[in-house]
Amino acid sequence: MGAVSLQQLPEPDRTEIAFAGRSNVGKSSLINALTRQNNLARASGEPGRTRELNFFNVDDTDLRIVDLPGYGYAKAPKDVVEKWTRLTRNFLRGRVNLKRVYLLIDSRHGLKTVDEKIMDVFDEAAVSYQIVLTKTDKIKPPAVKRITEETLQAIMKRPAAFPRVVATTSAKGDGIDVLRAEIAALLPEF
Ligand SMILES: Nc1nc2c(ncn2[C@@H]2O[C@H](COP(=O)(O)OP(=O)(O)OP(=O)(O)O)[C@@H](O)[C@H]2O)c(=O)[nH]1
Ligand SMILES: [Mg+2]
Repeated sequence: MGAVSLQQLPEPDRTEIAFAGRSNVGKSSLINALTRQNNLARASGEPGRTRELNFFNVDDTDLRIVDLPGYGYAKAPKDVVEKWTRLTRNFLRGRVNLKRVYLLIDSRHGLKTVDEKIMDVFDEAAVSYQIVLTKTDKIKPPAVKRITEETLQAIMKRPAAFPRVVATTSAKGDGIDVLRAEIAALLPEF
C-alpha cells in the first residue's frame, strides 16, 4: 500500500466525500455511476487495484471525491484494519472539508467483522459516515429489503453513523439517483 504524505494532499478548498469499503465491493463503479464519467475512478476487475488515496474533482461542482483504498478480506481483521488505519486515519481526522464517508457494503454479504472494525475507526475519529449497499442486482428485491433493515439495525447505536442505508446497483442504476441527491444536499449551495 503506497504511503501518502499529508503534503501531497490537495488543498482543503472543496467539499469532500470519501468512499470506503472492502476490496472489490464496487467503489470505483459506484463513483463512476454517480458522476456518469466512465473510467473516472478506474473501475477494475481485479480486487485491490486502488492502492492509495485517489482524488477526483467533479466537473461543474465544488465537490471532490476521495476513493479510499479497499481494506481487504476478513481473514485477519486486526492486521487489515491496522494497515488501512495507518494510511487513512490522519487524513480522516484532520480533514475539515470532509463532509461524509460512504462505507460500501456488498448486499450479498452484509456487514463483516472487518467492516465493524472500520466503523469503530470512524466512530472514534467522529467522522460522519453512511452505509451504502452495493450490487443489489445480484440478489432479489425481498433480500435487498431484508439486508437494508438488518444493516440499519446494526448501526443504530453507532454515534457517527448516519441513520439511513442506501441500496444501490451501479450495474442497473437503482438507488444511484437517491444517493446523488443525498450527496448534493451536503454541498453548501444546495
Ligand atoms: N453485478 C454487479 N457487479 C458490480 C457492481 N458494481 C461493481 N461490480 C463489479 O465488481 C467488481 C469490482 O468493482 P470495482 O468498482 O472495481 O470495485 P472496487 O471496490 O473499486 O475495487 P478495488 O478498488 O479493487 O478495491 C467489478 O468486476 C465490477 O464490474 C454492481 O452494481 N453489480
Ligand atoms: Mg476501485
